[in-house]
This record gives sequence, structure tokens and C-alpha cells, in this order.
Amino acid sequence: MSMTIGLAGKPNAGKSTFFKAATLADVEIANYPFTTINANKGVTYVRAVCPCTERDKRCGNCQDGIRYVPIEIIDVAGLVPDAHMGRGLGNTFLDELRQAQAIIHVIDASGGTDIEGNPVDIGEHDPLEDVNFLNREIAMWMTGILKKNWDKLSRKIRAEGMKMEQAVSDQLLGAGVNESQARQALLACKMPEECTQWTDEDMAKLCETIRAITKPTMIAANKIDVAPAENVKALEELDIMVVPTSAAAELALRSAAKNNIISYNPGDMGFEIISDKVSEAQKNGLQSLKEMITTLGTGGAGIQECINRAVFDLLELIVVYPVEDEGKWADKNDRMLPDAFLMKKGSTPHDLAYRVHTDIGNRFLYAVDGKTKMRLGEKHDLQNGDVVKIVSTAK
Ligand SMILES: Nc1nc2c(ncn2[C@@H]2O[C@H](COP(=O)(O)OP(=O)(O)OP(=O)(O)O)[C@@H](O)[C@H]2O)c(=O)[nH]1
Repeated sequence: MSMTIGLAGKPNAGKSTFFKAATLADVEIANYPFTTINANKGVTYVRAVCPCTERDKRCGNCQDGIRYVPIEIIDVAGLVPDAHMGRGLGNTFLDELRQAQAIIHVIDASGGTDIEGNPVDIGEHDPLEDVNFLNREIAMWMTGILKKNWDKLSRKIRAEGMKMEQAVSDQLLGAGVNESQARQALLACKMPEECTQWTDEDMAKLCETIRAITKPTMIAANKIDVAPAENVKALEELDIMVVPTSAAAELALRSAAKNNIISYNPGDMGFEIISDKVSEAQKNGLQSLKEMITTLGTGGAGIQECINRAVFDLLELIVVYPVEDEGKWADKNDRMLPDAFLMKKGSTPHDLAYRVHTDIGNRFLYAVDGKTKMRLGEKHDLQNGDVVKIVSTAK
């Protein structure tokens, strides 16, 4: 199961800049076939501490102890207020949204663009007004799909004794909703048994719950370089995860690193100038970037922190390292820690075996913890950073 992070927000909030910065990483990743998939779909990286830092030797698959693990990211364009009613690009965002399991809502925290994204003076627009439209738009879009032919479908559910969660997930398949998510939402909303009598209000409530379950959202408070402090504070006081970012600054940092002007790995707490051909003006620019990194305090200009929070907190994933030799932490070609997999929290060694290969999953016997060398029970919850050897029966 591959996971995708969606970037959404009104026009001019900085999505494209965020996307460019997030996908511009000079990391060499073994076994990863692509970095840019198409114009608005690419690969970004979660930053993790590589387990090889616990050993004397670096594994060769990390940047000096920092492991970058790939995850797809998609720029969901055209999600504007009333998009579900056909405004702006209309429904073109749906296909992209369907593919995303978590959403980073890029908000222009500077208040320099109005609700539609038109430029205004910095501070003129209140970014708090931008917060709610996105979730509402997504929920309304889902409600529209659920209600289509619902009269007929609900009578059929009654007549044929179809399971409610199956009917709801079938109906919302195009939105990427599965049966277990539908069941969870039906329970949470205490939906009336008699589905032929669901009111519009019932359906809207159900879809808002489905939205929260299937598309958890966080905020990137963007343009922090020019945003009034009170705007950022007001966003941070909301009951939602907020990470201050400057997509433009991060793009500058990563471009400078790519061009060998500075030494900077995505999310570093600083950088060094490594080129001797840097002008005074460039030096000043770099100095202010350095100050911004220090002020933000989350690494770089916040983009890496945003990706990490989306992966670890919204998607609730962990990084697990399968190996074939639990002593050397290597595969059979002696490559140390060759793979890093993102897995759902609560995954077991058997899930990992399936993730490595269906065949290995089918022949799974047991697993060994590479750190303690203890055998892991079948129901053991894997932990972030685990190094695991899978033992399976011979073919
Ligand atoms: N000051 C500042 N400007 C930024 C930042 N991020 C983006 N911008 C600028 O904001 C403007 C809009 O950025 P885009 O990345 O094109 O915004 P978008 O959300 O993709 O816009 P659409 O493509 O219209 O949906 C551009 O002029 C960017 O240079 C930032 O962190 N700080």
C-alpha cells in the first residue's frame, strides 16, 4: 500500500513552491524508480534517524546518519471555495484528492491574498477565514457523491440486506473510502438503522466524519518570512496541527544545496557556505536564511517538519528496516540496512513480511529483533526504527 500526501489550498498560497521545495532533494535513494512522476505528483522524503547511528559504521544508504525515506506527494490544484459546485477548475481536483491519505493545507499566513487568492496588502486578509473552507469543500463533495441515487440504493440495501458499510464505501469508492473506514464513521455518527430515512443533515454529518477519517488535515502556515506574528499565533491557537513554513525560503535553501553553494540536507538546523564564488549580496541573503532557520527551530524553513508531521502524526506511519542478517543488519549481498519501509503504526512482523514480498509473507515463520536479537511474537507491534529479520520456510 503506497501512501500519498496531498497539498491543497487556495490559489497563491504557495502550493507549487512548497511542492517544488519538497520534491527537490538531492538524496540518492536505492531502488526508487522516479523522483518526479508528473507535473504535480512527485516524491518527497521523510527524515529519520538511521539505525546505523547505533553502530560504529555508517550504512551507506543514509546521509551521515540521516535516513530519507520516500513518500509520494501530490499538488491538488483547484480546490477553491465552492469547487464542489463547479467553481474554479471544478471537479478536476477529485482524482488527485482520491489518491491522498492525508492533506497539508497550505495557508498564506501573511494575509497578502484574499479568500480567492488575489493579491492584497500584507495583513489585509485574515488567514483564519481560509482554514475552514477546505474541509467543508471535501465533505460537501463526498456528500454529493453519497446522495447520488441514494433513494434507490437505500431501498435496495433494505431489500437485499446489504451491509451498510459496504453500501457507503461502494458509493464513495471514487473518493478512496474503504469499508472499515465507512464502518468507523457509521458507528461514530450513530447513524439510524433505517437508511431510507436518513436526512440531508444525517448525510452531511456522516460525510464530515468520513472526511476526518480518510483525509486528516494539517496546516502549513506559509510565507512565514513576511507574515505578521499575530497571524501565525492565531493559527497556532486553533485545534489543528500547524507548522510554520516558508516554501520560498526552503526552495532557496535546497536550490543552493543542489548548486553546491551550501551544504544543507533537508531539515538541517543550519548550513555552511561551501562555494568560494558567493557574492556579498548572496552572502547577505544566505545570512537571513540562516536566521530564519534559527528562529523557526524545526529544521530548514519548516517544509521537512511539515512532511514529517504529516507522515508520523497524521498518517501514523513508522519506519521499519528489514534485514536478512540480524547481526550485520545486512542483506545477502552484504548491503547494510538496504531498505526502509513506511508502515502503519500497529503493523506486525508478519505484515512486514508481506510488505517485503507476498511469497515471504505466505511462508512467514517468525521474526527476530535486530537490536535485542530476541524472537518477536506474531502479534508484536513493530516500533519506529526497528531492524527486523524475517524468517520464512524454504521454498
Ligand atoms: N514571501 C513568500 N512568498 C512565497 C512563499 N511561498 C510562495 N510564495 C510566493 O507566493 C506566490 C504564489 O506561490 P505559488 O507556489 O505559485 O502558489 P500556488 O498556491 O501554487 O498558486 P496556484 O498555482 O495559483 O494555485 C509566488 O509569487 C511565490 O513566490 C513564501 O514562503 N514566502
